[in-house]
Amino acid sequence: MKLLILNGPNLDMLGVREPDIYGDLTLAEINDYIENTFKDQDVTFEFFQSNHEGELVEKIHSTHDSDIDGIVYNPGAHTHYSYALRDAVSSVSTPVIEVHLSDIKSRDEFRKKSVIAFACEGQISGLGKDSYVKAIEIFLKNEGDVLWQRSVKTDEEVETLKEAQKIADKAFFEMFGQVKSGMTELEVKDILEKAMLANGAEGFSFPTIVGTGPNAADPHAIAGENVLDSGQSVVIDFGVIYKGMCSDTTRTIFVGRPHGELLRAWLATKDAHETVAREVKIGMTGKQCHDRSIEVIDDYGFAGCMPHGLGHGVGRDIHEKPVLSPRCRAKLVKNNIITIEPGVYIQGKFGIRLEDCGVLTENGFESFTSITHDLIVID
Ligand SMILES: O=C1C[C@@](O)(C(=O)O)C[C@@H](O)[C@@H]1O
Repeated sequence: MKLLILNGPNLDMLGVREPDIYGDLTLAEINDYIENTFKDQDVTFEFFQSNHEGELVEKIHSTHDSDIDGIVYNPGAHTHYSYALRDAVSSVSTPVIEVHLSDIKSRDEFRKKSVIAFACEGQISGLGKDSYVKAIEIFLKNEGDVLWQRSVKTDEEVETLKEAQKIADKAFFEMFGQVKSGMTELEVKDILEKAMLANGAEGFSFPTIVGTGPNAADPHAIAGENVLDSGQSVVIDFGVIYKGMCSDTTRTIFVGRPHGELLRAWLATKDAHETVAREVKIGMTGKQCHDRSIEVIDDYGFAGCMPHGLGHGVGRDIHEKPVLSPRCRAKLVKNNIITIEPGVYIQGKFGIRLEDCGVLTENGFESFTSITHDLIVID
């Protein structure tokens, strides 16, 4: 295992800097202590310190798809305000444990909050140089498996998400009864969002996506004045927030029965979805799940037509770990809540996506939604 020991601003001043709080060892001495403590174990270290936010962002990015298995990160004062570093941590699949020499919870008011903790697997604070040691031990004990505490949901969270999904399902059925060819994407979005709120949503997990025709070829399509027209697919990606948890669903509806390439793309998407939903199990990596969906889509002749990852974790945040993408080497565990959302997108023509959100149990993937996987066609 290879770990990056990453230190942020002013930690190069350890030894000199407020020794009553941070101790009298220099950073080089702490790094030696780490090396010595683990010299007989199967772990190597890279050490990096910077006083510059951008350099730290880039260092974190560089661990993505690299030989680094984890980061032990003391962000220094960035802990309390740097959303850029929090986003950097969220951007990579590398698991990160945040550490602090001092106990930040018992110090100044502004130090009590970490904006970075949210994106990390855990936080260890107040053990001096042993905060680093403890974090490394956690990595070693888990042997590279998912440490992602937040990605493992409690049974209560699973139940809440099922309730959230019921609201989303009801809203979809209500919307479906009203959608017709000739409406604009914005009109469809409006009907769906009103139905979500009427059924108990506290808000939306993300801006609802409604994309028709060529606009649907953008996985993040923004609803506009495009009109639903015969022969088109309409991608509708939506989610409710309920008791603080986010649901996430996508259905593609068709204006008139699809034919030719559009029908083939639909069959490829459905097959990719159902293959992974059937085969995914505890212990598979996010990459394996993603690759399996790509295999199926390629077999239908749509190689290169899915520009995004297969799915992601969902919970209090709409994008949580684990990420079902080529960069996720971590293994899935029981009570991960994940989305499976393959799609086929042909630029200038159409897009298709089929997404369910569900929980990973000992018996495999249990989808939360009751919305059909069959063709949904409107006139
Ligand atoms: O620079 C640091 C060091 C620190 O991260 C620690 O290790 O205790 C705590 C931070 O509040 C402070 O800004």
